[in-house]
Amino acid sequence: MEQNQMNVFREQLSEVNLELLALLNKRADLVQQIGLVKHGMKRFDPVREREMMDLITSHNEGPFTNATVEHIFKEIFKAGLELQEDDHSKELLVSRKKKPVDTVVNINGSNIGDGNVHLIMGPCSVESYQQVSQVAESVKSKGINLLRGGAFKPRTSPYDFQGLGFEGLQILKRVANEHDLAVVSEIVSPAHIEEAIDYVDVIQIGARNMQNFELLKAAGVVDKPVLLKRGLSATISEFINAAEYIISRGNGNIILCERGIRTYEKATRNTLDISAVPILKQETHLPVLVDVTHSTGRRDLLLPAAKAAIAIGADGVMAEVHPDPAVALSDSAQQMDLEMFDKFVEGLYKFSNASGRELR
Ligand SMILES: C=C(O[C@@H]1C=C(C(=O)O)C=C[C@H]1O)C(=O)O
Repeated sequence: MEQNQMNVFREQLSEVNLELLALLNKRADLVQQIGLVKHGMKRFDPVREREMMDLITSHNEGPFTNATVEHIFKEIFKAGLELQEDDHSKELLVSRKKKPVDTVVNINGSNIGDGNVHLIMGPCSVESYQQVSQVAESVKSKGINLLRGGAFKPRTSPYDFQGLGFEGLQILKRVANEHDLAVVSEIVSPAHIEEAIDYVDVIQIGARNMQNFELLKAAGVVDKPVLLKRGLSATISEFINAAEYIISRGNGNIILCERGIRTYEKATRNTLDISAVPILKQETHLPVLVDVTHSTGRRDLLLPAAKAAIAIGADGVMAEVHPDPAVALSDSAQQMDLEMFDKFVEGLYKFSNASGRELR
């Protein structure tokens, strides 16, 4: 008899569960509608949540206490807000939901995002014609087409080498022309973008400028690929939104670059957030590179980190090479010399081929 009674209650409970489910989803539909109307407005509205909560608790007749009811509804509000955030992220122009096919960025014939592994190599800073030329020769001899080099250097200390500026860009262009290479170089000021596009094939926006919104907007209105590096302490969502600034102005030729994030770990310069690569590739349609030099800050880790990048699906790897790192004007501890560079590319070549991807 008692067993029968329990079964009856349980059946009723199951029905109530389904009613609750239907009501929760009815609520979710309404929350989504509100989310659509909220376009451009802040989605989290604590005042509205407080009003709803007060109305709910004022009608509470138990047996649940107000504290329990508040706890349950807070979770429901939270889930509603997440739904709105989720819908919003799908609306982003960089999002995979908006454009399911991969964006392939063409840099003078090198197609970043085409499934092969592309290397961007060169010195940290442009120091002289000789120095860049020596590296460029080695880069080209390996069939690599993309040369990096810093002319504008945002350094932590104002007393450190700040780069050669436009003179550095001129050196890069001259060397690139001589060796048929494409130039990737960082630009730090919106005012320099127009002039710099005559010298560079890719505008790099560095980690320290990832949220320099005026620079992002300026890079968004020119017809030049942009390599956007993740900020030192930027979340993946902030990184994606930084790319959205560029694409929202019209320039969709964006390459994302994971370069390590700041954590408590001191064994490496930064912590390479390797899982950011597949997340960025799932969430966006943009190609993703890994900068193994700045993420690790250690020569001995460049090859293993680059292999990890390839294994996890990165579209390319960026690393620094200097003819004589010991006397480099910046980042001397982490740049490869030319001999090490040979071994690095050799190692990557084998690894890449074994995983069925061509190294370019
Ligand atoms: C639904 C809204 O958006 C958000 C989600 C809420 C919810 O799920 O209850 C409440 C307030 C906002 O934080 C709204 O503003 O009304």
